[in-house]
Amino acid sequence: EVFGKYKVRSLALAEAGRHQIRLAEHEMPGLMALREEFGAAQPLRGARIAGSLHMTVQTAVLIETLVALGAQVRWASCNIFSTQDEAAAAVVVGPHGTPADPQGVPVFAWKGESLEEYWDCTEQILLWPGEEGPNLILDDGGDATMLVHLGLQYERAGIVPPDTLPGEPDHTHEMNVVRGVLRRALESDPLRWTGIAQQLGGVTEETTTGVHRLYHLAESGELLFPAINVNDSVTKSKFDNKYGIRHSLPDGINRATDILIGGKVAFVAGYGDVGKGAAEAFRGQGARVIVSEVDPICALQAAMDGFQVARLEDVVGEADFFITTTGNKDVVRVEHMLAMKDKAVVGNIGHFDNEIDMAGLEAVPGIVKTEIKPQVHEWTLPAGDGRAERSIIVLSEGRLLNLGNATGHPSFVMSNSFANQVIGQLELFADMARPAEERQYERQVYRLPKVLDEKVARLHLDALGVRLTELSPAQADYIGVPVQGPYKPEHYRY
Ligand SMILES: NC(=O)C1=CN([C@@H]2O[C@H](COP(=O)(O)OP(=O)(O)OC[C@H]3O[C@@H](n4cnc5c(N)ncnc54)[C@H](O)[C@@H]3O)[C@@H](O)[C@H]2O)C=CC1
Ligand SMILES: Nc1ncnc2c1ncn2[C@@H]1O[C@H](CO)C(=O)[C@H]1O
Repeated sequence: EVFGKYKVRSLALAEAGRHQIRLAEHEMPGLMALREEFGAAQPLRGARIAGSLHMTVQTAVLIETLVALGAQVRWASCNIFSTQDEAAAAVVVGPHGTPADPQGVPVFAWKGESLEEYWDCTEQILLWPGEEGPNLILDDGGDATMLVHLGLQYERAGIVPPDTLPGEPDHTHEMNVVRGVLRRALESDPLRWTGIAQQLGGVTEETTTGVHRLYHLAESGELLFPAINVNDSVTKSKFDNKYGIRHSLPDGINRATDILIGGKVAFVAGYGDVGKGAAEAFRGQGARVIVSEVDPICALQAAMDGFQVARLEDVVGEADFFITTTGNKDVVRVEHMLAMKDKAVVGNIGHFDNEIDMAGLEAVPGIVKTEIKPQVHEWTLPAGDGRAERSIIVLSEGRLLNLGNATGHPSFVMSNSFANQVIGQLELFADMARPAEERQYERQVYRLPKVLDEKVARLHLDALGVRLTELSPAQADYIGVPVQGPYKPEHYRY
């Protein structure tokens, strides 16, 4: 449990993790098919992948798939609460090792990290023994990618990171921690970040918010290497973001509170891919669901799907659950929380913890925070302004609760997302081997071609008993597509 090789809760948890990983493999046909297809050729031999993505059982199967294709890997989680300690331990020990003789992958992650520990772990995946650093990043939310970009700016121009990056969530308190990491790194090697950036050939990004950050870097001309937007593969965001949330949101609420959802009123901020899954989950549990939106198209969708669409301030006194899904900041503010019912449940499933104003809540005079159990806190609001003393229940301190209070999305849906991750890594690594003049990827953000998106879907049909209908050549001609696809034009919205 030392930095440099690994740092996890305890290797004694490895056996439990290994059993869960073995069962998860059965539910992840996409990843297992890629091991079958590419294992012999070892196409990732020479790839050194720094991974910053929730260290769950599902991610363990992703890591071991990358290793099976020849990659070297070092891993950290992308959230302080989302690690499953038994999965982290099993990955360090590996399928053939023992706690006394770990043979697996260096992992720097445990559930309940402090912010300082989180950024130390993120730095560890960029620090490889000897001269070689990572040549690829696999990111979720963009923290690892941002650290490299900030480090280079800091090194080259002495630009101490601002409190918040332009277009970034307000992470003032966290940026102080990041500055400490950057400063310490430069004290050890004044050209360390240059060295790391020069070896990096690209990044694959898992989630919506991380993709927003990448487009921001690309538009400003600051992106240091090519990026593949995994989130916007149809077989990722139209499945993970929606059906994954439909499963893991109620999972998180139930494990955290055991409060009956049926018959209650649930408020969902945002009706994008995640909001759609959240609203459907609440309706499935028998709640009356109210949605808020800023986008008229998504608002119209919500209304046509039978949901009430209202502003938070107009319904804040009648809802029992408040869930944010926007990828935005300051969505549920202090004035809203002060107006909520006694024992209302408040949580976020967006990537960052700034959708709910936790700093503002903590600063309310006379407020009392009581830990009910890890990642479940009762905040008692003092009497005043004509209201008696009452309390609200906040989950995972405003961080994504499906991974903080539960174990995130189930394996089958993550198999779709992670098959795109593996294909993205293969694409970038193959391109790095081409002569510069033949490279296909520049310092821009790319989506995978539709034919690969459809391939990921195909890999998951047998497991669900799906029989595809075959197009006849005449039919294919009639609708103007190849018999074997791709079946839709780029502008098609699924
Ligand atoms: N917890 C998890 O397992 C997952 C989390 N995510 C994260 O969830 C967030 C949302 O992802 P997607 O649904 O894919 O994004 P999206 O862009 O499809 O949906 C977000 C929606 O929120 C709306 N919105 C923005 N500001 C708002 C406000 N102030 N009030 C009401 N609505 C507002 C937007 O109009 C948009 O329709 C991102 O941070 C993403 O990274 C994504 C997948 C899984
Ligand atoms: N069980 C899980 N393991 C790893 N990542 C997950 C899991 N559930 C959700 N996620 C990812 O979490 C990000 C948001 O940080 C997503 O976009 C999802 O793909």
